[in-house]
Amino acid sequence: MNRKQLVEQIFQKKTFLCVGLDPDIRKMPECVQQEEDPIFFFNKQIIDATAPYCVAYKPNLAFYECLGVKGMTSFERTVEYLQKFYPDHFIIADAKRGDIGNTSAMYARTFFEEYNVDALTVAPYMGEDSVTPFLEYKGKWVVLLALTSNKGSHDFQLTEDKEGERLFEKVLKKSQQWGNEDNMMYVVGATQGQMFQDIRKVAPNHFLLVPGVGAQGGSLQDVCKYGIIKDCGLLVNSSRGIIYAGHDENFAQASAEKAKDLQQQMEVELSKIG
Ligand SMILES: O=c1ccn([C@@H]2O[C@H](COP(=O)(O)O)[C@@H](O)[C@H]2O)c(=O)[nH]1
Repeated sequence: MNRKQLVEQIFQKKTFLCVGLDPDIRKMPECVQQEEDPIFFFNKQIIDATAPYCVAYKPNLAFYECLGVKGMTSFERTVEYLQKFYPDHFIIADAKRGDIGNTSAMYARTFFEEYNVDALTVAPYMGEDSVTPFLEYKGKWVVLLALTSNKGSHDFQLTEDKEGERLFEKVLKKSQQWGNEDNMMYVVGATQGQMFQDIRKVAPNHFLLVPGVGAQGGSLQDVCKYGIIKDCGLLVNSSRGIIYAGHDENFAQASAEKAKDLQQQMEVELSKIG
């Protein structure tokens, strides 16, 4: 999916919500745990219930890989289900890959050829040759970690060099020599609040994938105040806050209500940019 198509979806559906598909069997209602493929069953109900309120889904690979082949089968079935029944929804594989070029090329093949998702999260730490193999796929997106939502983001990302430039700013600047606004997004945590102002100074037009609303306590309004741009430029993710909203057989309905609540707040924010 290209930028124009993504932006069209956002303004048509009045939402820039990304639902995180981070299924943990231990947190699912009992009725789901008895299913043959509980993860796929759970995801399918969540997707059917939340699809009207979001434009993207972000399965995080950790929640599938931890179950070995069975988990990866659930991941594959989830992606295929989305592609078949919700082809207008953007799919981000949150796998945070990146290695020497030769190996990154294989990761790119996995996610962009085998699974054919729209976007993949990539860690910038190993530099240019670890990122560019992902950028060779037309119509696909690299979502580069810039300023993450966790406390540990302070350990490296916020450290300054002698000129006062912070590491996340260096990542934003340097990576713009490799990719562009049509094939590269950045991860910026919703918990970073006012920092979105600084991000926008260096990346004024790039889309940002923003996790951290919901369970991590980030504010959607702050993200929008400092981060929204004329074509929105934001995909705001919530995982646990949506998918574990309910605890019984009506869990999907509870998720839909949470997603709808975020959608309505996003509609207000979108109306401000006309
Ligand atoms: O900086 C980051 C980068 C990635 N994530 C991922 O997003 C979701 C957030 O889940 P919640 O349940 O809504 O907190 C999860 O998959 C993280 O691994 C992030 O949170 N922060």
